[in-house]
Amino acid sequence: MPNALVTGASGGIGAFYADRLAARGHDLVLVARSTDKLEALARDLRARYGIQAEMITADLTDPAQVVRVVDRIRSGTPIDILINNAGANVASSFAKVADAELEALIRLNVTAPTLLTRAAIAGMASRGTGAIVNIGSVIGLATELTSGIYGATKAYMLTFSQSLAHEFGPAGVYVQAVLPGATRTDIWRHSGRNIDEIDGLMEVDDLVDAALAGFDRREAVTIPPLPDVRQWEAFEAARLAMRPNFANGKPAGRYV
Ligand SMILES: NC(=O)C1=CN([C@@H]2O[C@H](COP(=O)(O)OP(=O)(O)OC[C@H]3O[C@@H](n4cnc5c(N)ncnc54)[C@H](OP(=O)(O)O)[C@@H]3O)[C@@H](O)[C@H]2O)C=CC1
Ligand SMILES: N[C@@H](C=O)C(=O)O
Repeated sequence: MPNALVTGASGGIGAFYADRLAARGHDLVLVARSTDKLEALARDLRARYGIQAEMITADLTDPAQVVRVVDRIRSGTPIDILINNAGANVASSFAKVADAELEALIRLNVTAPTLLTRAAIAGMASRGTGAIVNIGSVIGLATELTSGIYGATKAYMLTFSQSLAHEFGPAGVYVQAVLPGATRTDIWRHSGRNIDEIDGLMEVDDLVDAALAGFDRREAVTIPPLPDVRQWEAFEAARLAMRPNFANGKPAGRYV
């Protein structure tokens, strides 16, 4: 059974991914900062599902600690499924947030998943099988709904996934971008929001089960709260229809 590595496994969406993957019989590598929570989860999953669960305590905003996870991916039992889930938002507005906090957000939401993917995907491509799951957000498509760079980091998870799918799909690597809407986890408290004021909250088990339904269908992009998939398909079709028109040596008539 393939091994899976889940970042941000100590709570929220990542902990449910760990549970569901363990239920499917996958051995796991669980990554987050909270050793106590990872230990409790690993103990519980081993007992309930009879799987192997390793833990790596790592702060993914710290380049040296990301390297430890990269080293595990490159040198231990091969990782066949990588779930890039760890992520956060910031509490202050773009104008007020400290530079260091913005940089940490980019390291967690963008740089770490990029480096972990690079470490995992070469092996997957050489084995001709494997899966990368990148947790974005509907905010990546609706960046007006929040302040600052969170939406931009989540848009990256979508475009990064599309680019990887194009490059590594032919080598047998499946890449899925998952775009949750508002989901009942601690991310809201951590980013200074009152969860009781959020409309249309999805329960985290529903979110992960829907994301895994999309995974089983090998969807490139899974948007659990979107009722009519034709809206996403029309959006993608409009993007692809523009593509042939980008290769012009002269500016468009409206600029001359
Ligand atoms: N909940 C929502 O409404 C939505 C969430 N998302 C995305 O889903 C993903 C999971 O978020 P969610 O479960 O909601 O959030 P939670 O805050 O509930 O969980 C975040 C997880 O990431 C880990 N994490 C946070 N910071 C770091 C760090 N610096 N280094 C390593 N691990 C870290 C946390 O563990 P620890 O503290 O132990 O390190 C925890 O396991 C994120 O990428 C988020 O952007 C997308 C759309 C909606
Ligand atoms: N987690 C939310 C924002 O902070 C979202 O992505 O909807």
